[in-house]
Amino acid sequence: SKAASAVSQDEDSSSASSIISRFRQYLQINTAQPKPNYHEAADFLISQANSLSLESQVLEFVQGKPLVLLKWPGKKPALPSILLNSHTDVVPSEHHKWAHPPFDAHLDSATGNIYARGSQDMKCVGMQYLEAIRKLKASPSFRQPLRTVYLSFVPDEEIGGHPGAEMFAHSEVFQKMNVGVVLDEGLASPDDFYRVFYAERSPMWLVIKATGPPGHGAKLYDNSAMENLLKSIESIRRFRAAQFDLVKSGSRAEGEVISVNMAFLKAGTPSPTGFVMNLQPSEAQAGFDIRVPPAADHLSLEIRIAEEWAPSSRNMTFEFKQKASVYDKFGKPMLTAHDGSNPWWGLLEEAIKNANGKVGKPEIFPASTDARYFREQGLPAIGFSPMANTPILLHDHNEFLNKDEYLKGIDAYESIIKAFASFDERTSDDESKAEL
Ligand SMILES: CSCC[C@H](NC=O)C(=O)O
Ligand SMILES: [Zn+2]
Ligand SMILES: [Zn+2]
Repeated sequence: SKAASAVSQDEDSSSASSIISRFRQYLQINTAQPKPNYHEAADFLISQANSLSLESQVLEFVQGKPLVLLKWPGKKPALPSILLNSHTDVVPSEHHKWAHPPFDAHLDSATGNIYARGSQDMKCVGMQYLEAIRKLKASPSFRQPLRTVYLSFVPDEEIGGHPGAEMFAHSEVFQKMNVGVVLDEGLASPDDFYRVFYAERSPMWLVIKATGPPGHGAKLYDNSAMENLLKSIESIRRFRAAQFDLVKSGSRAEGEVISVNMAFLKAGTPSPTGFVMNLQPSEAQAGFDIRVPPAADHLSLEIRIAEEWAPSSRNMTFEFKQKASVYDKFGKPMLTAHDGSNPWWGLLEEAIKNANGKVGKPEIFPASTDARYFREQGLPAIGFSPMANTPILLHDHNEFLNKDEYLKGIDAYESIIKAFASFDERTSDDESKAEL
């Protein structure tokens, strides 16, 4: 009969093998920077949304960079909503260095590992949100949330998030959504404990330039561009080593020190056979990726840059290619409370435990995510990607996620979304918002 075939179709779409095949389908869409196939990803996501009867909308703040916004309306739409965010782009890969092509989403039958760019960062999370909703919709004890649940699939996180999460967080659409809490990405952990993040370091991409008189390669003289740049590099390396020592000795976590890594070095006078060897160049530059924890003294770092790393007294200049804000729009450091003052934090930990997961102690994310654009709006944002017993392979060769770990992650989100969407109290944040 018709009814029987509908039921068997339902069973089919909720089976582990169809869950895994949907994940692999999403992974097979090549959304690698710098030319992500965003429209194919958007079409796929909208077809998923349709199969779940979620409302969908495509926002295009910048042409060619679609943001897919899905909505599961709550029974009490006046309560602040839940936002489940994920990015659709992935970083490029060196295909020939992978054991399996990065967009095959190869499933190793012996281990259950699924190899693909984006398997950890972060197509897993985007699909897990959807699968968790599929389960909740099928569960007789739940069916409809109290609070409205939104899902955003945003472009360009890997290149700074400006046409994606940043413009979204500043948009009128976003304001009308009345978001109360945001979930975004975290990191895998090699042990049993899921990692949870309440803040992140802020990125600072610094280019320093030195100039000096050119001269014969045989002449020793002061103030050449190379000498001036090298003095800076020596001083930057001393600073780096001191910060790294704090991590090596175990006195600070990775996210609690300032990291500085050289991204490029550019100097010399090119010649058809390489570089001119007996000419000291008149210009030299170097670029650094710097990450600054929220509690660090940003002002003294900037003074150090101006006075020690690129002093004009040594013919040096500097420029920031990227410098994120450190404070939210209310002038507060961008830290999501992870104590009793933030009910979402307790709900999250409890929900993960209810799904048989273990939660590590709250951490500062060492790199950057789109969560900063939501924290900038004064919203609590929690970084969480449910991947325990998994090596950290984001941006690495042979990125993979095990299929059973992926399925466990869906259970974690089912529990979290249920808890968040059922939470029937206004938080103190909501109240202060209502007063404004
Ligand atoms: C300055 S925005 C860069 C964002 C990027 N995010 C993930 O790797 C990062 O390098 O942390
Ligand atoms: Zn990511
Ligand atoms: Zn990334």
